[in-house]
Amino acid sequence: MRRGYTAADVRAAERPLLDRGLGETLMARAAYALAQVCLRELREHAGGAYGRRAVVLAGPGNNGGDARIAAGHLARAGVGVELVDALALDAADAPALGRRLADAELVVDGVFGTGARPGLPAALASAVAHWREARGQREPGRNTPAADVPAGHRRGPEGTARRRGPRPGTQRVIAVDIPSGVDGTDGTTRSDAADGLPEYIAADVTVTFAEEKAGLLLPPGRVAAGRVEVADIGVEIDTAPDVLSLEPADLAGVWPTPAQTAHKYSRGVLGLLAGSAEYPGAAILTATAALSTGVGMLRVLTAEPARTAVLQACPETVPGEGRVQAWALGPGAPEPERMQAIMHQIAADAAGSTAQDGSARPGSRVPPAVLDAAALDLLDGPLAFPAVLTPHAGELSRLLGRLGEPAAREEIEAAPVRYARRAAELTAAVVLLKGAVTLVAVPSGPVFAQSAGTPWLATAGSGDVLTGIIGAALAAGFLEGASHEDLPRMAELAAAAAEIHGLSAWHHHPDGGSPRRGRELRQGPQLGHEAGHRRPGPVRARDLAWAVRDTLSGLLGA
Ligand SMILES: NC(=O)C1=CN([C@@H]2O[C@H](COP(=O)(O)OP(=O)(O)OC[C@H]3O[C@@H](n4cnc5c(N)ncnc54)[C@H](O)[C@@H]3O)[C@@H](O)[C@H]2O)[C@@H](O)CC1
Repeated sequence: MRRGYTAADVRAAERPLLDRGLGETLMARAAYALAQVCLRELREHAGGAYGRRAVVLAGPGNNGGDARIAAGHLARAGVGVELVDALALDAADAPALGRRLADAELVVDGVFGTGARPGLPAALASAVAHWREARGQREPGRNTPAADVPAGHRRGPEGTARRRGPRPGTQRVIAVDIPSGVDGTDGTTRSDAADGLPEYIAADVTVTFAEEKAGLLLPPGRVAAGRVEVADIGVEIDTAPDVLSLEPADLAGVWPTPAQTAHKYSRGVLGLLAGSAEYPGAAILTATAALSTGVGMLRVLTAEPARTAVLQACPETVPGEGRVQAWALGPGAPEPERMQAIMHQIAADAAGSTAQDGSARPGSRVPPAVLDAAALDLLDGPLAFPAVLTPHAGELSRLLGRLGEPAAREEIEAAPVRYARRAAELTAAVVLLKGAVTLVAVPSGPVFAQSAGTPWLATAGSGDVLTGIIGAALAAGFLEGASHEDLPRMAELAAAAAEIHGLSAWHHHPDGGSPRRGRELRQGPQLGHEAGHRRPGPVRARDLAWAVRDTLSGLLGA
């Protein structure tokens, strides 16, 4: 499990040590750890440290202090170090610095740390644009989508052909504590200039101190940070983390598995209302995913003709009503009246479990629900029963509008964690906001941030699969029903489902190859700007729904 702390909590933990006059000691420890990682990266990627070139970008605060001291360690190890005062940079210096950055085997980003506002000053951003462009020409496809480079900064290939630089793929960018331009607490960034210049410096490795900062787990900071290494500098944080990320190795400990004596009813029955005459496929995908996840029984309440389509694709399903331990409602535009009726019934049952004085009566619980797509459009206030909502940014925008706090899709994409949390408060539900990094928020408590996915997952039907996985997990995880007190556990299961969904895209083998198992699967994919060449190919939602079974088997050690 990765745990991310707010910048304020990290500062509060450092405060007693600073009051004891240990500030310089902490910085010396941070700088030493940083230098060790830099030297190791040079050895591994540039064949050694002696005689290699490093550009150290240092800012005005303590983050710059770490970088300056580390620069001394590097120089003593024989690295040719250029120390750049990053905020003294003039716009006219940007092209030349961009070239020197591209020519270095190592770039250390010590401009801003946790004390900074997000975004980069314009002159520095311009130098980063020149650097990205030169590096992109040398290593096509790496780091720099061409669109990231503003037109005024494009140059012909002749210039780079004359320059000496590191061999393609050998340059390493190491961020100090957090990539500059990224907010340490919420992972957001901000463009200081309106001309499309880079907003942050993307790293291969981030060396962070004491504990991970929440912004390293949240988008876009999570992608900007590359691999994160935590250096122990003797600071203990005893507050609760603000952000959690389940890793593949955590999933076996989180996922509900059947008891030795279980039978199909005691394994969890999921009630599914999904699909319509227009969208029968959504019901098939959700059903397939729930079955691949290992649900004890799947009851399908969908009307004809989608019902027959599901039964033909998934002969294990049981048509019609009956007792269930969880509900999955909404994919593929099923009848709104039927969804409303089910939700009213769950709400009435949940209200029945509350005593006259408003206190909850122990022991009377209701089946939790996952509400997706069309079911989300029926919500306009706090839910009276425990539920997981699974919007993407557009659906969340519509939902927030109905809840009286409108936010445009773009606003949500720029600050996703803020809006996911707010929606969870307003709906009294778990809100799983889909994206490259999927966020799972509860009305109060830490947010989960999961990123096992790949851009190939952004395909029609992929969300239906996720709903099926979550529904099956809720059914197996809440055999005795759930109440609002269970929202944190429901969030944990939803986060685990998102991770399994993402891993299934990386590990599916539609052509019949053997699925990955054990350690290889539990290690999970690497995320970062260098991961591009390791992405899996196109993902088809149907294959994904099937692949969940192999992913889970591998993770659970079957
Ligand atoms: N406090 C401690 O005990 C330790 C802190 N350490 C380092 O200190 C960092 C935090 O240091 P600071 O609090 O000095 O903050 P930073 O070094 O992150 O940045 C603050 C400085 O940058 C300027 N600034 C902020 N945003 C800007 C922007 N967008 N454009 C232009 N200027 C901007 C501020 O005016 C200030 O001078 C950590 O990230 C870590 O690297 C480490 O040395 C370990 C010990």
